[in-house]
Amino acid sequence: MSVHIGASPSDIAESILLPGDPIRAKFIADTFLEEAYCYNGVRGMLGYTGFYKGNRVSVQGTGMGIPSMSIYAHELIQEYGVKNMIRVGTCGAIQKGVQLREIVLAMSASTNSAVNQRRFKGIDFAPTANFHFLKRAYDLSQEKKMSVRVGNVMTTDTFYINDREEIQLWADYQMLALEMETAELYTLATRYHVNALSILTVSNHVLTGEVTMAEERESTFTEMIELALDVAITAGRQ
Ligand SMILES: O=P(O)(O)O[C@H]1O[C@H](CO)[C@@H](O)[C@H]1O
Ligand SMILES: O=c1cc[nH]c(=O)[nH]1
Repeated sequence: MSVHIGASPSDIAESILLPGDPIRAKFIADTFLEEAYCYNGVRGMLGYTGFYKGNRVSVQGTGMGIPSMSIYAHELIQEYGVKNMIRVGTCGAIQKGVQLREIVLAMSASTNSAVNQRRFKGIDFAPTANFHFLKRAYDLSQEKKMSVRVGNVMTTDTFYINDREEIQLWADYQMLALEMETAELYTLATRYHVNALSILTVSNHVLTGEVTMAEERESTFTEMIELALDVAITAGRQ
């Protein structure tokens, strides 16, 4: 067991889905995995392992924000040997053309967090997705005729941002959406030579104030999660 995950080393698969919300981890395990069992309940941050299309896969809640993602990503990689990490999250669109319920494949993640400024002693690191995962996710999304956007997202330290000019600046530089974990996931995956991708569902539009209701998000979540699971189980075959 690690400090925040109460599992034995063999409990967690090499490929893992990472929703922010632990209840989404339970939903994924209950809905998509066979023979799933819960390996973690520490702090209510649920984690499960089961089988998807005959392949062993885990799903672990990571909480909200960079510090929480950082803890879970560190422990999963360094203490449990996880190799393939796919975040399945929600995001708020900041481009007029990006619609509610669309799926965003995060090619890269900018951030207003000071974490990387400190880590890199003032140099601006560019956190990016694993190319093979991104390509596989994009190719599969096209086969499945899904509506996806591929591009840069903004990993913010705060959910509530009052400065509209700041959001407009990010939009001017073609960032697609706001979320709160991807920059850290990509940075740690790069540091420890593992693979990572964030797949995000647009849950709200920051510019127009439109929001999706929990029930209507379920069908898009299903598309996003099946895409993530299909990428996860082909991870070793790139
Ligand atoms: O839906 P999740 O995966 O939690 O992701 C988004 O939702 C949370 C904010 O509501 C933040 O964690 C943000 O990144
Ligand atoms: O971080 C997030 C996630 C969803 N929607 C937002 O506006 N921000």
